[in-house]
Amino acid sequence: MHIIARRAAVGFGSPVLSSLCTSRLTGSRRLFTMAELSPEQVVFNKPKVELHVHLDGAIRVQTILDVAKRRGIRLQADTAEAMTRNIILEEPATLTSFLGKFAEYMHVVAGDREAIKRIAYEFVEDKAKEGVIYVEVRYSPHFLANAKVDPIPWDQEEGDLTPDEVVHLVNEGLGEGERAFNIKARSILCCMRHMPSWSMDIVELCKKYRHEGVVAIDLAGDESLNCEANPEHRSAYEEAVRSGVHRTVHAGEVGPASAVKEAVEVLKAERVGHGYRTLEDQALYKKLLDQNMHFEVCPISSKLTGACDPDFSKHPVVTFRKDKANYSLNTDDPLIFNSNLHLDYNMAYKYMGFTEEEFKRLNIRSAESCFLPEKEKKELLHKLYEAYGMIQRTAF
Ligand SMILES: O=c1[nH]cnc2c1ncn2[C@H]1C[C@H](O)[C@@H](CO)O1
Repeated sequence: MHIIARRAAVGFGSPVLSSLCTSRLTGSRRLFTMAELSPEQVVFNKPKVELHVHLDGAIRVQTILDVAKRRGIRLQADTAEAMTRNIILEEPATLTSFLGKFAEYMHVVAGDREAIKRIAYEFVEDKAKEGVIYVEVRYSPHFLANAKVDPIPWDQEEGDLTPDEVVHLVNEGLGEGERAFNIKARSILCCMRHMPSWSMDIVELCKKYRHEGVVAIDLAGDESLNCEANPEHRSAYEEAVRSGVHRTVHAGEVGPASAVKEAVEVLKAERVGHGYRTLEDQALYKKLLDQNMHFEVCPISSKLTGACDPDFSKHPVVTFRKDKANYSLNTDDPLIFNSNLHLDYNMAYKYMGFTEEEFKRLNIRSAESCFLPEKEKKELLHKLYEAYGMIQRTAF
């Protein structure tokens, strides 16, 4: 049996089926940890590329519980189900309230070397189970550190784990995961909108670790509070351009189209994280279509953060698809949305009329837009063409 098919069969043969994805969409209160789908609900069981997923939004609930126990950290919830209930968003909320969810658990893993390496390793395993063959995972090294970070996040005591060492540990965990699960994983380091003083560190870490798996810089955080890039973010992105570090920016998720314009024109973003509100400025949208700009679309995320209309048939990706735009489908923060990549594809299939052909096309666009060096990108594309039964260089 093909390896991807075999993994899916193992991962989705569970008697606990259909889970929260169904409950969230139908209104039922049934709750399971980490949504799983039955084989019939897996609508694109072929190799996939994922470009927008946060490591700290993709931790296993059980890992949080295990680490808390080992470290003697008391949690309000001590079972996976109770912890899941505390962490996940079940109904559409706001980006600000969604971001508040990280405080439920980040103090458990931050500052802990073993935990950080473990979450990176397990992340790769989870992606392999979803049929992802190439993933770019992002995180803020400062949010996982407890030394050389000001302020020290999550009310931690000062320790000796620096952002620099966090990157090293994540690289190790991802590397071990790659070897164990036979997929490719690279990382993107996030500047945070509300912490401009961290941004120069980020670009320097991108440069330092560019040959150990770090492929790009990102700007994440609450665009609804602050959608114009601070001069320190701008300096970091200027340095990224100067030193050849790839760039993506969260923009137009809840912020206006002008934030997307700034991301592309000032910060020189090569891809846009979300970018839904680009559609509010048709001239900008047309320009970005002409430039073949890549939009990192996260369907379930955009519903639960309140970024988009909860009616998926009105989702901006429906327009992106009609216009043959360059975009990917991504999970964003599967822990908090209690989702997985199959579920995002399922929503696109079920509520937006996506077809197998479109899933293939968007994955090829994703591979073309990834931040791998050209040679590795070609190899990735070749794998997809083969898996999709396509002759190489087929034009879409
Ligand atoms: O969807 C998002 N929009 C903006 N910021 C986000 C989103 N998901 C996660 N983040 C933030 C919270 C994480 O701690 C941080 C780094 O991964 O990025």
